Amino acid sequence: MLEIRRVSVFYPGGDRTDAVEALRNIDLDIGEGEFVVALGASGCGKSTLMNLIAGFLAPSFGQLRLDGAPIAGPGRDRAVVFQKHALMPWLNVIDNLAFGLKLQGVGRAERYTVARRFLGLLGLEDFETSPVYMLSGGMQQRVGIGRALTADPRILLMDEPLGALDALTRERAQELILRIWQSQNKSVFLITHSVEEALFMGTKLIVMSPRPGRITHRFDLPFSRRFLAGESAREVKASPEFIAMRETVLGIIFADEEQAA
Ligand SMILES: Nc1ncnc2c1ncn2[C@@H]1O[C@H](COP(=O)(O)OP(=O)(O)OP(=O)(O)O)[C@@H](O)[C@H]1O
Repeated sequence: MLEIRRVSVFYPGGDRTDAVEALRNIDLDIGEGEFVVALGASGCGKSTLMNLIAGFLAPSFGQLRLDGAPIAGPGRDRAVVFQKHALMPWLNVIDNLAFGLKLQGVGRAERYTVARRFLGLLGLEDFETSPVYMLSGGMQQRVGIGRALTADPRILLMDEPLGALDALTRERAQELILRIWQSQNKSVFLITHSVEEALFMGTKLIVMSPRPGRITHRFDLPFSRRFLAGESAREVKASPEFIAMRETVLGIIFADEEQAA
């Protein structure tokens, strides 16, 4: 579905600095219904890669194609969720969920019908008319994810969406995102700094290294499917396979950070 071929990105340097090679020779496929997670030391180009997929940025070299067509800019087929959700604090939950549809010119009745479908999925059915500034951070982030989904994108792009949440809320939100992913059959590209989150959520993991940003390791992951098949999140995360994989990936990332230090 999404094909990234030999993509490099250079950011122009200042008067006294050379251009920054933010990404070098990236090849990546994101298939239908796949959950791809990017992990790596700070500055390895994760956000640059996401901005390319979103169409906010054009590659210096190489190509990105979605269903065979070159990505030429942002589009409704790709929705982005940031850590700092861009909600309208004065609007209530249902109006925030329906906001993107309003911008697209969808009529009031239809946008509320679509938005209500997501309330239950997000566990927000009792908060339809609550202003979002009154909700907890975790609930606000759920509204942000719901708003991205109402536009029915092919790919959901998430840059550290759970980074600001406390540990328990974050675990609950991981589970919720996996359930949404399963029920909506979306493709997902997620950036995180948490190795545990990456392993738990992805079907495919890419580990990136800085200077220049590149993909150094790729893993296929079974853990989210085990969770969705009925194992508890704790059972999955405490299993020997999970712990072994966590140590492998941590080893790779620590080696990168030591090299950088
Ligand atoms: N607009 C820009 N102009 C110049 N250099 C940039 C720009 N944006 C990013 N960079 C540089 O490109 C490299 C990759 O940055 P990017 O933000 O994509 O990495 P990241 O992996 O997302 O980092 P982090 O985990 O800290 O968010 C870094 O060296 C960064 O300093």
